[in-house]
Amino acid sequence: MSLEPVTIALVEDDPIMGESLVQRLSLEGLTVRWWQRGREAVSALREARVRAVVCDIRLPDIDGETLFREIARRPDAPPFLFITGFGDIDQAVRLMRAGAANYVTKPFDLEDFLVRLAELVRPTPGDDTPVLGVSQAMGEVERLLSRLARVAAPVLICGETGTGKDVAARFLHARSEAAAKPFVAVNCAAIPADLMESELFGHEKGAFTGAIQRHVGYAERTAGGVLFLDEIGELRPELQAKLLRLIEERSFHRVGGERPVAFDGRILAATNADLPALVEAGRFRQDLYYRINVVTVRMPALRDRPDDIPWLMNRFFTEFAERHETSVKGISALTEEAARAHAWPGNIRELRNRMERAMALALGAWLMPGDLFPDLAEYGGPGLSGFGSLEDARLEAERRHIVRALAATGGEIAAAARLLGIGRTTLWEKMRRLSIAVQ
Ligand SMILES: Nc1ncnc2c1ncn2[C@@H]1O[C@H](COP(=O)(O)OP(=O)(O)OP(=O)(O)O)[C@@H](O)[C@H]1O
Repeated sequence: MSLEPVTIALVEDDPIMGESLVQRLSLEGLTVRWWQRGREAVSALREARVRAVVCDIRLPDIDGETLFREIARRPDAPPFLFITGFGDIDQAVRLMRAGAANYVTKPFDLEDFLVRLAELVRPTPGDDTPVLGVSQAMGEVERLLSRLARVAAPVLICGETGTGKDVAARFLHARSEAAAKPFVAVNCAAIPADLMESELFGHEKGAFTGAIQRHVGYAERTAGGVLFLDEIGELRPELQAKLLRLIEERSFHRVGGERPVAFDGRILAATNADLPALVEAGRFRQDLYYRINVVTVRMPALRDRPDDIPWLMNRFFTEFAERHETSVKGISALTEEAARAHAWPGNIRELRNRMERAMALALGAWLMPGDLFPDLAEYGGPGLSGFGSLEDARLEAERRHIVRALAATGGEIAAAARLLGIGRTTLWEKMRRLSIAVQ
């Protein structure tokens, strides 16, 4: 759960429900303004600035729909999350069409409600600001990145390939005071070694054959923004020394340049390599490692945060439905289940690619497991060759449940064991057998 300290409005006439929601939302760090009558809420909301409105559809005076239509006329109207009764679903659907953000049906699961609300209250300083995920693990990463956005220390973002390190760096930049300044991304693995120095630091006219005019490098183009060094483990030793100097002296030399040029910017670096091992092997300078690694942000692998999988699938579904002509109306529950069970070695990049291919090629109205995993026999349609045994299914379900319990308790083994109703030793043993990493 990743709720920022913001104010939300609650319009709920039932005192018990209202009080328990206020209590729980306050525990999540939100400030809640609560009204029991619709009219009072309408007049207060003309003045009050709230990030979202949680509103019961049935109220004693005006109903939630009237309230919504009053407020929604405002250009900066907050999003609405409706609480509906079972019989009000038609009305809720009508409201969604009219622009309400979401609804939950009573009785609802509080955690699910909080996830939906978190989606609405996340700060969105710009349309292109990525929001990283709805799992507890990503909520923590987002909170850490938002805090780091306010300080100037170098940050090292670690994680397997495709976990969203680049997206995380852009998120931090977008949340920082330098958001309007450049975000200059340099992939240290993609630029040929002999060009890297002049790409990074620029060169003077005549510095080498072919240098017909001065070239301004990435460091100089950063101009008060962020210099993002992706795959930093790939940087050649002599450039590691020059980067260290840039960080320590806040200046650098263009290739062939006599005078130092001041560096104005913040360094963010990312790696999927084991940098301490590279340091140990003498391939990465220890002093540079300490300089760039003032704070480390670890991007969890997608398989360790299964709650993000359906959420990301929906995002990609919307993105590709807009881009490609498709007859697909939605994602089937079976597909979601298969996606949760997949190990995602390529993480979010793999999920995105699979969704794009599936959306382009699917023939039916619903995205089926075989559309998402045409290459994997076990999801390949009606064939039985890859049909897993009941024991495999049980182990997989057990694995997912344990991973979820660990995510819910922030990796606390004892608390997760309590949640699961087993002893700590049993949990350890199961984690070892099911290859679940300690978080
Ligand atoms: N939270 C997210 N929401 C939507 N798309 C995302 C998210 N995180 C990552 N992606 C997408 O997944 C792909 C991989 O992300 P990204 O390039 O940030 O990963 P990375 O960890 O930097 O990968 P690499 O180690 O290969 O450099 C990109 O297409 C990116 O847009």
